[in-house]
Amino acid sequence: MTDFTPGQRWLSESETELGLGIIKELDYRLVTVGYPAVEEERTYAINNAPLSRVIFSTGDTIRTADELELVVTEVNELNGLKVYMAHPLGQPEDIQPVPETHLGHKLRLTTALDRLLSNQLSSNRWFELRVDALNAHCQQQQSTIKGLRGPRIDLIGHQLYIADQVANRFAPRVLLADEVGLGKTIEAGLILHQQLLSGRAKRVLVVVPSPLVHQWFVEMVRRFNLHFSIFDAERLNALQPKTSIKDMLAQIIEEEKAATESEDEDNGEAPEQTWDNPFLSEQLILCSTDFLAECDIDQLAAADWDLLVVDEAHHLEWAPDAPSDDYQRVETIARQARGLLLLTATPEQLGLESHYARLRLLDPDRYPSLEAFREEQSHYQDIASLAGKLHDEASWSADLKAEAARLLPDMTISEDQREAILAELLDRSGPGRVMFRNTRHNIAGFPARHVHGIPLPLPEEYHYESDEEREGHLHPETLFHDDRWCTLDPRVNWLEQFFKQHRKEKVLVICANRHTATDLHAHCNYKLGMNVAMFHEDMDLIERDRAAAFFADDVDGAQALICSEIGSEGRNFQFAHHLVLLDLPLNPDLLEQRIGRLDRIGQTEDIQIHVPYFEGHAQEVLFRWYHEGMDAFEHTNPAGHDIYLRSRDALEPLLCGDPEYTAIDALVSETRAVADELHTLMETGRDRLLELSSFDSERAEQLKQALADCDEDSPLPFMQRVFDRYGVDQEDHSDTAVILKPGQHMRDAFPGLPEEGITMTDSRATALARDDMQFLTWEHPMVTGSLEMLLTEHRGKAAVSLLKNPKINPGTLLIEAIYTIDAVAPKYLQADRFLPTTVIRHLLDANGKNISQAISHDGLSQQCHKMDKPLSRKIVGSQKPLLDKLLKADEARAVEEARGTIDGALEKMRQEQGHELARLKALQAKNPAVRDEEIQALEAQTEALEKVLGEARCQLEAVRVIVAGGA
Ligand SMILES: Nc1ncnc2c1ncn2[C@@H]1O[C@H](COP(=O)(O)OP(=O)(O)OP(=O)(O)O)[C@@H](O)[C@H]1O
Repeated sequence: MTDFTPGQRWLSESETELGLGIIKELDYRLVTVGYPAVEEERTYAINNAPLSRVIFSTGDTIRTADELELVVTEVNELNGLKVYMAHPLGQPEDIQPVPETHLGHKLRLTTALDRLLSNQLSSNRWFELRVDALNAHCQQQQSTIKGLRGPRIDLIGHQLYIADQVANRFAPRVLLADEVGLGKTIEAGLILHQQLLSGRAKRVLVVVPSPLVHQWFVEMVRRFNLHFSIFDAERLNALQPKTSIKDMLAQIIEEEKAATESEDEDNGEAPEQTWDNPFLSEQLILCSTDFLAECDIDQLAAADWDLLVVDEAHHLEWAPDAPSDDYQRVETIARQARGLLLLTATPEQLGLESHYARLRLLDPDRYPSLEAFREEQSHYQDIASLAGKLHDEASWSADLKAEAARLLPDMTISEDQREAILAELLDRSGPGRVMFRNTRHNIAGFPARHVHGIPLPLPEEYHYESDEEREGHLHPETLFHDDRWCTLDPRVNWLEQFFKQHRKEKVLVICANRHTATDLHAHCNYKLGMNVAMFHEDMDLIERDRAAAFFADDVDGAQALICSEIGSEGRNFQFAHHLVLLDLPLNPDLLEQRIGRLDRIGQTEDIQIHVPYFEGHAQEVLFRWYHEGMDAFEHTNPAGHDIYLRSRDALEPLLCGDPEYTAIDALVSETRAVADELHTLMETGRDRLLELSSFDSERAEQLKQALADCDEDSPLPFMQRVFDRYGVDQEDHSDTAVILKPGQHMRDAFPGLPEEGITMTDSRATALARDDMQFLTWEHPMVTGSLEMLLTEHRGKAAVSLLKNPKINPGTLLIEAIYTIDAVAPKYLQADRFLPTTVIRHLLDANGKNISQAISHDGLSQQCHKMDKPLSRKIVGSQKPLLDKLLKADEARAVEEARGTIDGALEKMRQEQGHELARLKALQAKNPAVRDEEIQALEAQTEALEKVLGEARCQLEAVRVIVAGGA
């Protein structure tokens, strides 16, 4: 364990831009470091804090907080803190003590010139690698698709579009509501990846239903290289301070004493509460909704979250005077978290109230009351239908223009303004900014779904008294107390035959009840000797994941997985094409969830849905109601919940008694009429507006193209040179993959390289097909880590090399000087949007003339060769005054040149931020979905950018002295 002492100065290894940190607080697990240069604090777990101790040595130049530059002559220590004895340059008699707490906050690492003149030379290869790393870093910063390149995903337009729309928002608060299986988890992952990579977010909490914890964890690592820590009661307990009985008693006595004293004083002030927050120990935390019920929710909410993500958010039940406990817990965190992503495939189907409840979580100020929301909803219809017509109709009628002019009195209404008008309408509608919903209707390419109803006779044993409850009618097997029903139920016999006929195919079987699933599983496995797995709520998470993996295994795995309802949510079973619904749920959304296990992105074949049911029975009523009434099996049905509400009174009586066929026919045709009406209404209503704001095919195509182009620009050639330099062993795996292992001579750990080695591919197609390989992109942590490592160390800053070119006279001196312009700024400001690290290259002749236009860095590098160290040192030693003079004069020129770039960046920033601010303010006047905090954040950001860009510096990053030596 590292010894920290408050007041010591440390540098963040992964965020050197924070400047010199100072230890502020310590307990036995956590260390808090302040970074005064950027006014930030970080708390790290002591045993793996990414920090390096900064200690200066005799002869180093230090800079104090009041900007004095002093030369260190002696280093002492007092109570764990360094005290430097130092004097101003050229005044050795004026020695003064400088405790490390008084050091300046911006760290100036040793410059390339210092290294050159003090003969601390690297080889020519290190210099070239450093320059290439600088150029690569610069290119990454300038990328317009930052955060989208690294994830191991197929390039799917609607997902990229949503990520792109949300990426530049400050602390986004949105509802991701794509239909089941269209990739909401992937969209959330893309947004997280972008926000984390750009530094807009650092601390993320993801809350998902328990059965999905493992799947989310794996998906985040596998696709996004995001390593979440799973928090459960056990882990939390391990993190709590361990108090001995003696300490505990002492604490009780202390508290008792304090309480008595405060009663005596009764000054009305609450005693100050101090507690350790274990949720600060990790930056990325994943937990289940159940865990929220067990933990201290206020403590969790107070853990400074940049983003809260809640999956399957439709479970958060809410009514105006009776919000559920789950809802209130999420609300407590959502109020304090800066950003919020809610994921649900069924945003409105559960009714307007529940939709309102979710929007209210996103922005309580914007959605203060249900009544106001209902009122507002009615107006959206007008805007939505208008947007649809303006979008679809090539030429606009006078009536249409008049209608548009009424809603947009401040705009000129003509077809050549189509895009601007549509954009304005989308901006003004509430849902467009806070909600994204893509449906199979507006995204092509999904396989078809086919339903097969299998009518079966109702066995004698299932004839109950007519006053039996509905549950008993729909699931007659549940009235048995053991598994005898399996031998008499014709659905089971049918299933046995079905398994036999489809022996080579995977089959997912879903039923409502856990007992039905376990009986059926035991029957199939032990009595019929079939290879069948089981999945239900009484199995623990590991057992469930094991069962899902056993089902997924296509060599030795199970032919079928029999699930209770719990298997119908969130899981990925698209490798199967057959779905057997042993019974049907009464909730259309649940039916869609069940089908959604197979009808997902990645499904390669048509989906066959098999529904065995009893003739003339409640089960037939439900089957026909779903199939003939609302076509819910073969097509996604966005109006399902409303249809249910409107046909409930006719449906429910038929589920209890022995239904007459005439009554079933009447129910079916009534339901069809309601479904048609609701679909027409939805088609012309708000759905259209949402569709337009959720997907723009042109922009999506641009993003796909840009990413496909990036895939061509592989980091592998650069990385191979890095591997060589750092001693990483490489071995070809295949055309598109390499195997990497720590080499024998490697001194330090290499970023992202495990002891046992790793296989990496730079081909997206291979990465998608082979989970066991890492996808090597410029955003992979191994690449970003290598760039960071190369750029923070000294190697390659100064080199001497031999130029072999017969046309150049031996002895000719050239100096290649590489400068960078950089703004030291906290990452979240994204100062690099305006001033990305910019490289300036000068090539000087012996007179100091810049001849960089005459020969490129790459061209020159081809002719530059290794020069041995003693000769290099001799050359530098003999030319020191000249080199010093030429480089100092040149640095002044570079600083002057940089001024233009910095001024340009400032101008660009003012224009863009000013434009965005004006847009947001204008938008807020029309659309209250724009939050005040967004505007305030933008103003604060502009002010901070003004400061950091104004202080941007140009400095010599690498220098190569080149001496011609003939051919
Ligand atoms: N761009 C993509 N590339 C590769 N696979 C993808 C992509 N998008 C989605 N998938 C796969 O499709 C499946 C569905 O995606 P995801 O789980 O994100 O959907 P969802 O909308 O969250 O589903 P549900 O509504 O069931 O929760 C998953 O197996 C996911 O890995």
